[in-house]
Amino acid sequence: MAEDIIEVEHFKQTYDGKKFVVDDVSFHVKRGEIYGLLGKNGAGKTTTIRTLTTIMPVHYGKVKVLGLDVSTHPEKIRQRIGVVLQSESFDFTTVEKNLKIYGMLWDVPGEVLKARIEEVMEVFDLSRLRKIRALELSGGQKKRLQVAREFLHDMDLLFLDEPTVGLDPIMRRTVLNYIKEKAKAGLTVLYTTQIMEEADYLCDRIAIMNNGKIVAEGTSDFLKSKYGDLKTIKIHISGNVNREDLKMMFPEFVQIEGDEVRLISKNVEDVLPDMILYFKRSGIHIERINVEETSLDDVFLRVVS
Ligand SMILES: Nc1ncnc2c1ncn2[C@@H]1O[C@H](COP(=O)(O)OP(=O)(O)OP(=O)(O)O)[C@@H](O)[C@H]1O
Repeated sequence: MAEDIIEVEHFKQTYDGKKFVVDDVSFHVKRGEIYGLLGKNGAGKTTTIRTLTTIMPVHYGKVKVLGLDVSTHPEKIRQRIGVVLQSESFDFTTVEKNLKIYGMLWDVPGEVLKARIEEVMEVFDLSRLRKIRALELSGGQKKRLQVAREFLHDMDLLFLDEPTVGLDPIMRRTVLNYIKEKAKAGLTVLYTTQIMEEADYLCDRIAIMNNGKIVAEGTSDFLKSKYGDLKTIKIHISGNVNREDLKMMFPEFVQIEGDEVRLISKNVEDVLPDMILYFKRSGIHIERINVEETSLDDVFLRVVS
């Protein structure tokens, strides 16, 4: 059986010593796995990553990375991991020099570094930007450089905190495929994203966090089948709807987005007629109704709402 690269047991984290923003979280990640950490803003994903990457100390629970305790072996861990956080920092020099400096900081030998710089420039479409100063790049281009440079050095485990923010769909797919390729070769990846299709496409297993806790965990298929008897009802309406009313009358109600009211239910046949009646009585016109199979997006909405 593959070894555990990340072991987290009953881990809690706090910034102020009072409120636990990560609250009794346990999960394990095996070598070569791509593990997705999903959750709303403020769910505790980055705090978990900060701790696993030894930026924040552990006071509660067990946190081991690469078989090493993060409290006692932070240096050893840092030598074997790559980290792409949401914020970036670059030198004042060109794209190419930035990559060179980053590789040198990691002691990547000259010839190897040269070859890897060419590879990542090709993959991340940076070749034509090589002479541009990094600070003058667009947001998406900066992100590409930030992710690309992390692949210059050897590592066993890579942390990617929303690495595709600002990337166009083609580049996003390229980056995901590159990560998949590296994982096939043995790299373990801990990945956060707000884009459910991305997690669905990339991650071997997914944990959904809410208010500092893991509220669902498993493969995408497992999560979908767990909630598979559920259907998503999307009702497009014209007219003003009272959110609080809907919430009270229909526990299946999930959200209103623009003119779309979304519900998730096991009993579409029961809920739908009641809903139609409710809109009729409220003088709200129904434009159209769609009933769909559950997607990871729906699972997410269901478990965090
Ligand atoms: N430096 C900090 N000081 C105090 N509180 C913080 C700090 N950083 C985060 N928090 C709080 O901890 C909680 C978890 O934040 P965290 O950044 O881990 O969430 P997240 O899941 O990564 O969110 P996002 O998707 O927005 O990145 C939030 O309530 C946040 O306000």
